[in-house]
Amino acid sequence: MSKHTKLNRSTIRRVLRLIRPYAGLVALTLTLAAITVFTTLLAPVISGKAVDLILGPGQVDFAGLGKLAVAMAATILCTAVSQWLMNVVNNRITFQVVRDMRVKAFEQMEILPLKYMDAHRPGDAISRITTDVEQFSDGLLMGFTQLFTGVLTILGTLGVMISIDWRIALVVVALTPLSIFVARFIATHTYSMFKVQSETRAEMTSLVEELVGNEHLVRAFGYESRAESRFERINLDLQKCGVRAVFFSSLTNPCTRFVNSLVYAAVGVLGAFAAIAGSLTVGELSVFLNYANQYTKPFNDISDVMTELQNALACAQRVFDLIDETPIVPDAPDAVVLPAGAGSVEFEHVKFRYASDVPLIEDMNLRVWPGQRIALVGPTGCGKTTLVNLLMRFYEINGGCLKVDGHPIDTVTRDSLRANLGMVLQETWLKSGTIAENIAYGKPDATREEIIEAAKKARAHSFICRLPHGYDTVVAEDGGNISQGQRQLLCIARVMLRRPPILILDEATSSIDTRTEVLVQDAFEELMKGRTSFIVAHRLSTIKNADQILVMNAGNIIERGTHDELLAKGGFYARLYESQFAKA
Ligand SMILES: Nc1ncnc2c1ncn2[C@@H]1O[C@H](COP(=O)(O)OP(=O)(O)OP(=O)(O)O)[C@@H](O)[C@H]1O
Repeated sequence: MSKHTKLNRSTIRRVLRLIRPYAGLVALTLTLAAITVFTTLLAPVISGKAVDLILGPGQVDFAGLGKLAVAMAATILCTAVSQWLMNVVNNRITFQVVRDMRVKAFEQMEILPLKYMDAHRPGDAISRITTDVEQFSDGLLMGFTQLFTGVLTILGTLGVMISIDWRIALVVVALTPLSIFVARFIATHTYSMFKVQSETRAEMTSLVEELVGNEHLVRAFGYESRAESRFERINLDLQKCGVRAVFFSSLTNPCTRFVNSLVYAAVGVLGAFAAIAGSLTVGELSVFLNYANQYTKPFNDISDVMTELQNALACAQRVFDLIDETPIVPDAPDAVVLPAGAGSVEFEHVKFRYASDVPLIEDMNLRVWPGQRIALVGPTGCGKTTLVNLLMRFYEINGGCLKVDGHPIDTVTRDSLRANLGMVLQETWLKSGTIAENIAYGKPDATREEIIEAAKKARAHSFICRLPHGYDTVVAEDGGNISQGQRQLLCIARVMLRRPPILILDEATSSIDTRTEVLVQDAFEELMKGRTSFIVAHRLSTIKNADQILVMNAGNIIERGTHDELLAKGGFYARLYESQFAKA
């Protein structure tokens, strides 16, 4: 058995498990499908009987026709109602299943380790939770509505046709595969063309993205004409494969119709002979013709449904893959809540690697007393952010022990650990909502007074007051209406409100104007009062005021001490200081 089939089978089993809680509704939809098919197949029988009541001029059984007309009306009504109810039930099953699936995927997102995010493109999880689930839902709905009725229609029509005249029924059964074969043949050929088309389209999208995203580079290096010829080539390819794909796919309908018409004609001719020979009434012939038509139709529908279901299963599998990802190590069963403490931190022989074969932090030892200011300096990639990641327990250490206020961090709950740590990073993040909601992000029950108090301390109050709706001004997620520096002030206010004993600050100020920078600096100073602070330092003043400077290189602390001590030592720090700060 191929890996693909095995995968499909296990995916189908999981999809069925998701549907199981709605077994009652599935039984109902099956019953409704059976009623719909039964009444649909009954209509031609009634009209056939009506034909047999019209024998010729003056030989019409009006009373009998009247009864049949009533029966026909009731049948049509019944078909309509059962079909409608079936759609309602199918929608309900599908949307409930899809909701359950989204809930599972979303819950998983919350407990995925950051390692997963590192290994996947940012849009990956989003597309699994939105697009893939959507496509799965479409396929499932189509499967429910068309697969049951299609299969039942085929079985029903076949049964009735055999009961009327098994020989003609045999002709229908023998000729129908021709239509399926033609449809398959065209579909497999067009599939590869559509694939080329979507690949070429993706190539074009990435070229456009590349050019638009780097417009200044394109112009600066005079790349325009080469970009144009690349674009023209892809555009021409896209046109060619698009035309071919659509040409071939548009053949499907006329070809299958042609074959179906052949079946219809064969039944007509054979039926006419049978009617002349007296083994078939004219009414029965009309029923037969009708059934021959109904019998072939679901075959085409079912091949569409199968394609859609295959796609739906592939999408479901992508969602299941996300759900199956190993989550973060849960809090220990006996994990305690870390009380708000003084703010001491200890690294004892800490070892950590992102990838098992790439050494990074091999044996880190560090003791930070409550209220100390620690400046982290070092060249890019030396491990400053990694240190912060470990302290926040975004990643698990591979060895040694990391303690906050004497508690190893894996013995306390993550929530309580993070409540003791406040973080203001270079990349400011705001949620779409009001200024007040953004400040209260980490303390939703904060009063308006507390929010204003925090904003004042964070030097954000005066700019907030100048906004059109003050604290109720809505900011977009990308913070379009406020400057980068103001965003940072809001993030400082957010931490100020929570008053955590330990701070992690990244004071990069590259995109902040000088006036706001002074405010940010003041706000940082206010925030750090009486708190233990780890600062990814970029300012000379911060470094000079630090109780301890940790000089890092390739994941290790290579020097530590105060500014003066390190300068006197004349080592790595002294050289770094010379190259980065002394000239400033
Ligand atoms: N998620 C990750 N997966 C694998 N390797 C990583 C990951 N994040 C960082 N690294 C690697 O770990 C090392 C330390 O990175 P880190 O981000 O801690 O450096 P940094 O000192 O903060 O750098 P910068 O000053 O540029 O922000 C680098 O070699 C980096 O390539």
